[in-house]
Amino acid sequence: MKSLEIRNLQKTYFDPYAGTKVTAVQDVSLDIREGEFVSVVGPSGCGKTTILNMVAGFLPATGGEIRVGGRPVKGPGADRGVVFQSFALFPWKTVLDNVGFGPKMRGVPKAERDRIAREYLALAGLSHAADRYPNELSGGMQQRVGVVRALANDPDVLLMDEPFASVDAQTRMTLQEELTRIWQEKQHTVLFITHDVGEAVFLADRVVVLSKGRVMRDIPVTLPRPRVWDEVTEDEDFKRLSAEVLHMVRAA
Ligand SMILES: Nc1ncnc2c1ncn2[C@@H]1O[C@H](COP(=O)(O)OP(=O)(O)OP(=O)(O)O)[C@@H](O)[C@H]1O
Repeated sequence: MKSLEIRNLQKTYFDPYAGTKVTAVQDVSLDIREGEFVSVVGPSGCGKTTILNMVAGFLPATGGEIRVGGRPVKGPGADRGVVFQSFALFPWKTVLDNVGFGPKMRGVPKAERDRIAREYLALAGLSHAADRYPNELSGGMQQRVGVVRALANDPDVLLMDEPFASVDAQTRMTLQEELTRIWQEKQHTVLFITHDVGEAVFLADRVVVLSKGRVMRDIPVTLPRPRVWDEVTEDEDFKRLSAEVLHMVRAA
């Protein structure tokens, strides 16, 4: 796994409707250590998705620098895996082949990529769905397959933009628990974007609060791991931290 360094990142868009410039990211610096899980929260429009898209290499920065494992990001790359809220699984491919797609693109032979795909499906409790097609799965299962597909590429850095926002509350909790379990096993470096303060605190080693394109606070989360919701909801530190972060986001 590799570290992620973001230095004085800036992004200005041109708004063609208003005919003016919009500064989405003013000046963001953020270091994520190898194997660290960092959540980014902030009110709508504070620049979260813009930052993630620049780190993914989908969008050029107006200023500043992004480095993965010390190397400057110049565009998309296999060292970074991305999971969005809505993403398309290939409807004509089975779950196994969806998950094995990244390894296939890297030239991994069929038997080996099937082995990799089955290992990750097992980690997410999806072994039974390997031969099904996406339209035969529930929304929550499709979301899980999307996460597993990103993990199967074995990226150094995992970038997640509200990946669980569109599933029901119970499924979301299960997915959050699964993600922390898989992350503990694989130790990816993770940048996770969310609106949901409880989710941010539950998952992360640090929660970064953004306000108007700047880092407002960077808060360590020292809750013990593994984390499961039944225990975490009762935890006084979790309640205190969540309340504190919520207060900051509302004031941001
Ligand atoms: N392609 C674009 N062209 C012009 N302005 C944009 C573009 N994309 C985003 N913006 C503006 O940049 C700012 C930051 O947007 P961004 O999507 O990064 O915020 P966000 O924190 O992810 O918001 P949300 O939580 O609502 O998804 C907003 O003011 C938005 O309107």
